[in-house]
Amino acid sequence: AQPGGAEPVPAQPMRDLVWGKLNFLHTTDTHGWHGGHLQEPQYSADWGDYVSFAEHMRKKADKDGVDLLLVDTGDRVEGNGLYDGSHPKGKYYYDIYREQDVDIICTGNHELYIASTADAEHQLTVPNFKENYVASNLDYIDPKSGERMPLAQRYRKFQTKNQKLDIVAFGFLFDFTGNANNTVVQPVRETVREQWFQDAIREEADVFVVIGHVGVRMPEFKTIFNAIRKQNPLTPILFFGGHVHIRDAISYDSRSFAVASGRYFETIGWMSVDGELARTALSQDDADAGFSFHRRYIDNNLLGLQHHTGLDAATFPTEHGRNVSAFITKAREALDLDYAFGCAPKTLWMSRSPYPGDNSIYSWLEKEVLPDVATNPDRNDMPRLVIVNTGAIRFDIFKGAFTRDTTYIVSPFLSAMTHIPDVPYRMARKVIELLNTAGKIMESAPMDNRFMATPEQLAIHESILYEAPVLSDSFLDAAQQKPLGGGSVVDGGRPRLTEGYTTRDDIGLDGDDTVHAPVNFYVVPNCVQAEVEFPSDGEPETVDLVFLDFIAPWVLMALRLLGGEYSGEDVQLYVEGTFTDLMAGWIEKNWPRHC
Ligand SMILES: Nc1ccn([C@@H]2O[C@H](COP(=O)(O)O)[C@@H](O)[C@H]2O)c(=O)n1
Repeated sequence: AQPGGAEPVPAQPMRDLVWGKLNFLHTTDTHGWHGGHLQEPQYSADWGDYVSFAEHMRKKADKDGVDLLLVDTGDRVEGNGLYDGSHPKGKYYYDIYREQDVDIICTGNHELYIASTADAEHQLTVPNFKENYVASNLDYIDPKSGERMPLAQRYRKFQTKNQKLDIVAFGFLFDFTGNANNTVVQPVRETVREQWFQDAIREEADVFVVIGHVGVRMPEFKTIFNAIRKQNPLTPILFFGGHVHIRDAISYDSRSFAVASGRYFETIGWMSVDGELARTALSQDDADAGFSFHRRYIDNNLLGLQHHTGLDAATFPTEHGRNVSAFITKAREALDLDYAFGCAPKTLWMSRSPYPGDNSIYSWLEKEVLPDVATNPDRNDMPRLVIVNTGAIRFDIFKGAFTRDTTYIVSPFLSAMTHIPDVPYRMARKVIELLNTAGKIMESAPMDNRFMATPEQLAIHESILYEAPVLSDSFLDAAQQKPLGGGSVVDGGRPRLTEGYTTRDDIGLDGDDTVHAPVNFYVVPNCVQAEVEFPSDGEPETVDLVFLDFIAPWVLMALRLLGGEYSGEDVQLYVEGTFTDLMAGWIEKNWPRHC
């Protein structure tokens, strides 16, 4: 864990890991949080702690004659000062990340939004994980020669260390279309028809492993599953997904299992499979070959990691892990990530508190920030509607210091505020409604309105509310739980639970390694809007329609549906600088400097 970070959480009821013959640790959507969550004790372990953890877990696997593989399913960048806070971005991150021995790794959409990020992936992460990086449906275009080539090998065939199991592994990205023009993402339904893929699924394999920056309930995984299963009726197929930022698990059939392991390095996913894995021992008669699958969502809590290894503060850190933690500390210092722009007077939530509401980060934006930062000296007396997509905000703001790090945590994107001047108000006022309707305003999938909201909102469609989100016996009843740290902290004879994930997936309620008190999740709209400089009575004839450049395609489409013939050429810059910088500037000006 990092100096200055929250102390890890003791005395939580824990569910142990169930080991099998083949075991996996999974990270996804870490978004640069490799220094851990400094303000949240239950997620404050860092990448160095994960290095130590994996070393101990590999040793245990070796001792027991089973196998352990590490996988990572992309979106490692954008969303934390450790990546975004340097020039060029990722100055330290690439060297920190490579210290973990990841066995199978693929790309997320965030590695591809900006051409220079994709270049860095090609020049740094792919060679760092040469034999392990898999890019089944992703090509890179060389900037000098213009040559188009697979970003990495299309698939990986290898044998596990201890049992010599033959693994055939793929690495996919969902059908993403927002990539910069130096990469090409092939739709998954086309990839599975490629000859190389058809040959790969005919390779001799004991287990197929499909890792992907794909939600486990997205159609892309189903397409891959169907293609492999058609050719291999008996072979276990294991899926590791991501992108939608939630903990989730689903079984596609009795020999396949899929796990998604959350977001922001809050979670280290665990999957194990037991049963007769050697293909030579399988026959059509074995209904399920005795396969059993387990999953756990391990909180990235240092004491929890120690618990799972049976070690303590003195014996847990390995030399390698310690060095990685120290390197992160140096990088954070060099980037001055703890520099405070101001002190947040209260916590502002994305989805834990209702919108609109006093504790909603979006209401704060609408009421306080947008009217102040969406200003253009040439048009300041013009009434304007200022629209921001809720996905532009990536994390809650906690009461206390708002630092350089927090800036990138809350809003890592380089989006700018643009506008279309003098839009008839009768048309402009209806845009927000169209952007927020659940359906699509265009038929094709890339224009799905919900892509303007956060990935979590994409996956969860209804608010999940608990009557008294404090203690619940149903969470305490789960099998195998044992208090961590001796369970000395009790409340009425029961452990006092910290708030956190209480995951319900297709397998049940016992996925989380730590028993938490549940937290509410409120659905929020795709976009929010501030009305600025409106006349005190009556309606304006025309307004400036101001919005983040990221949502320009949706805004233009909405206007078109309302009868307004606008195109990209009508969209002009409204304010210099990124939305992130404007927000940080507002905080510097309006919140007290020190807490
Ligand atoms: N310039 C951008 C880029 C992305 N977004 C939001 O992020 C969502 C994608 O997030 P993942 O972590 O799942 O890849 C996207 O749907 C947008 O909501 C943005 O606002 N601005």
